Amino acid sequence: MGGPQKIEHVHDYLNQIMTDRDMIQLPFAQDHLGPWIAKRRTPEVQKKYQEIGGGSPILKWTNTQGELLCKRLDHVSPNTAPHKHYVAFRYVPPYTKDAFEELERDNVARAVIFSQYPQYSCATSGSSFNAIYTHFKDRNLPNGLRLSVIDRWPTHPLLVKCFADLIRKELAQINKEKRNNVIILFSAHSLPLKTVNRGDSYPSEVGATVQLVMEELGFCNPYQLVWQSKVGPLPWLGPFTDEAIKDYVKKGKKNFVIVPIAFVNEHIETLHELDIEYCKELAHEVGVEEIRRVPAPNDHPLFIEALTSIVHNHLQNKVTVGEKFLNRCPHCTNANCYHSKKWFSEVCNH
Ligand SMILES: C=CC1=C(C)c2cc3[nH]c(cc4nc(cc5[nH]c(cc1n2)c(C)c5CCC(=O)O)C(CCC(=O)O)=C4C)c(C)c3C=C
Ligand SMILES: [Fe+2]
Ligand SMILES: [Fe+2]
Repeated sequence: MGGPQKIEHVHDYLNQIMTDRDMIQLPFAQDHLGPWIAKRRTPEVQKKYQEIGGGSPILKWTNTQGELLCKRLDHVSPNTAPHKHYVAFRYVPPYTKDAFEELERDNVARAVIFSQYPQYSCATSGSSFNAIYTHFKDRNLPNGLRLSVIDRWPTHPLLVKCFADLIRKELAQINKEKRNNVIILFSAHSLPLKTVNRGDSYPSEVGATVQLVMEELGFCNPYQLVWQSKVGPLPWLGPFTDEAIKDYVKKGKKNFVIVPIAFVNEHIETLHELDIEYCKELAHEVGVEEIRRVPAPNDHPLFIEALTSIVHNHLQNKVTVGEKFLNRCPHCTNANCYHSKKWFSEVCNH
């Protein structure tokens, strides 16, 4: 997805999101309505990026993660070394097409398209796969380039262990007397109900991660999966993170650990929405006793091991689609899905 590095990039960024039909389907005139919404939303969102230091750290984090992953891959998979990462963002540079052009200039022989959303949604990973499809639609795959896709990894054991470790460390900071009563709120980016009702697999994949993390923790605390970052007036999947905090406090439960379960690094949704809007402002307003936000996986060693093991296994199993990449749908098994239709009809020839 990516995020704007500077305040002046916010408008372009929002404009691209609002006109992406994989991300959002406006009821009419998307080409006009989308830019109009983006323009109206810009000042409010610019202010938020200003408050987290003037831009999104997502590129910095993604590069750090890519470098650490390649270093570990060089070690565990010397026969495919050297490894190099390319960042392919959807709405800010380096764009998907920039990444593939650089890959081509580097004469790469083997590339793995590795979605950094652990849980698959047609709005996020699906949109990026469609951008790749669009890039290759009118051109041949570069000679000798073999491509394959890792589209989701919501239940990977090392991802689960990483989140469990981060939660344990946060719980350990809380006074022993109240530790067992702390509510663990797993907070994931929400989706429009329209997308959910189409059968998007994201909600159940997020639920799968939550379930395994709690199992790893021995169900040590009460917990709930809640949803954040709703955009616009239409209905989105709830319960919402802020509403849940308010409701718990009303019932006398005033201590929380918040886990950003669908994000792999820090950006506006963790640094602003969770840290500033909920953990600081809302918590103060409604009388929360203690609220701690678990860091995103970032450069946690278990997270880097998760990435390494996923790519290493993928390469070893030889899960390649080679030159046939454009002849199969790599991502979507949902027949009712908006862009599975696009893949099936235009790409897959199923
Ligand atoms: C788990 C990942 C994400 C899902 C699912 C998702 C769905 C989704 N998002 C929007 C609209 C916006 N998202 C914005 C920011 C943003 N979204 C994600 C991840 C998911 N989005 C991230 C990581 C970020 C932050 C990027 C950064 O700062 O680096 C924004 C911009 C900010 C804002 O205006 O609040 C919009 C807009 C929709 C419509 C949607 C589902 C269809
Ligand atoms: Fe899809
Ligand atoms: Fe989003």
